[in-house]
Amino acid sequence: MAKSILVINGPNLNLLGTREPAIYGYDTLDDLENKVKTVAGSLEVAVQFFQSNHEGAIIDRIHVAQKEKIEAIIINPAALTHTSVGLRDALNGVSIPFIEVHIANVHSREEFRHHSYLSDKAVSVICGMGIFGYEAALMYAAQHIGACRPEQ
Ligand SMILES: O=C(O)[C@@H]1C=C(O)[C@@H](O)[C@H](O)C1
Repeated sequence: MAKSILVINGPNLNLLGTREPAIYGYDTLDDLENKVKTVAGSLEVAVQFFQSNHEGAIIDRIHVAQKEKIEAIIINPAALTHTSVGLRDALNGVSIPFIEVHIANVHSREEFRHHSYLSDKAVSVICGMGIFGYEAALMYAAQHIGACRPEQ
């Protein structure tokens, strides 16, 4: 059975494509998910998606992931990156490795976006690569959980 990876997108990422496209691009959330699905197919991993504008819903989804035997999480916490101890505690509370992804380079933006409550616990942090960051994260996550051999 294919190893399963969960992709979580946080608040306002449902607006991708129209929300500040100069920063976040013109691809929609559907476009992003379709690109990730294509990569997943080549890696023989099963990928699930979840997007919510609500911190508690994301926390609940992480709890359920543990029961579902999800083997890795790729998360763009969006604004919750910079605010949420609860999200940090949820990720620390399950034994699922996670990769933190940001579409924009948060370190070149407002000061308040330079801090993440999650990064020190992440396997990897990818930012500033646009939606390619999700594809890179999926490839790395698949390797990390042994779903594919490390690139030669
Ligand atoms: O670049 C991103 O994907 C992140 C997305 C958001 O919505 C912001 O609140 C973060 O600060 C950055």
